Amino acid sequence: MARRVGLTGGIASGKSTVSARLAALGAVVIDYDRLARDVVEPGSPALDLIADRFGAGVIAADGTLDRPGLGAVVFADPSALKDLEAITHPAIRDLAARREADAGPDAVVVHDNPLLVEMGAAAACDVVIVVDVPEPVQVARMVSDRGMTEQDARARIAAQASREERLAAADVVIDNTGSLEQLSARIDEVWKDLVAPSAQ
Ligand SMILES: CC(C)(COP(=O)(O)OP(=O)(O)OC[C@H]1O[C@@H](n2cnc3c(N)ncnc32)[C@H](O)[C@@H]1O)[C@@H](O)C(=O)NCCC(=O)NCCS
Ligand SMILES: Nc1ncnc2c1ncn2[C@@H]1O[C@H](COP(=O)(O)OP(=O)(O)OP(=O)(O)O)[C@@H](O)[C@H]1O
Repeated sequence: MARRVGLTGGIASGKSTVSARLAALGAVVIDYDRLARDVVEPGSPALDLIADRFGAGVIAADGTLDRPGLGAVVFADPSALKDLEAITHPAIRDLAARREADAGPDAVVVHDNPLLVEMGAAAACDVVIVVDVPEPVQVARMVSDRGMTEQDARARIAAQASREERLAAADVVIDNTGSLEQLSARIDEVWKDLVAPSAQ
């Protein structure tokens, strides 16, 4: 059976940077933010349910989801976010299971999921990797690299598990407060252990 690796971390902690390097090293990466986009493509049942729950105003003129518009609603209102998750998460889970099955028995499959802990998926992983940075670093990267306001950045952080909750689920912690070069070297080290687990 494929080795199932959960990769998580708070928003802007560096998960995508880590998963891109793991993919280059040979992992099959399942990107949950990508799946969350795939399940709301025009014509999907999830998009219809979102329009029913949040109104036609969250559908753009070209029929796609108005992501910034819906984000502004759900990250300001925990019950709205719960409703959105109740629509999208079952479809995301199904798609992830299919992608994992497609990967084949010898693959190292990395579930790159910002909500691994929140979705209760950590226990089903062989290894859980947490990319860890303190909150001020998350905020600084969201503001400087993505042009978010500090308020929006903090709202997203507040919608996620705490740093402590994530660290409690970790088998491996990747500290990403250093340089990109240091991060890359640390990922190479983690990868060696993933492909030779008996050496851990
Ligand atoms: C609200 C939406 C439309 C906003 O879209 P937007 O393009 O602005 O953000 P994007 O999807 O690229 O997510 C960026 C980051 O926001 C954070 N985030 C996204 N969804 C959630 C959530 N439900 N709870 C907490 N944080 C979240 C994650 O850190 C993610 O990496 C979108 O995030 C969404 O549909 N979320 C619900 C689906 C979901 O839970 N996705 C997360 C992976 S399972
Ligand atoms: N060690 C680092 N030093 C400086 N910048 C970094 C470092 N690691 C990542 N970054 C930058 O921080 C930003 C967030 O990284 P990345 O997109 O990998 O995070 P993420 O956890 O995948 O975010 P999200 O939760 O939104 O998907 C990116 O612009 C990335 O280039």
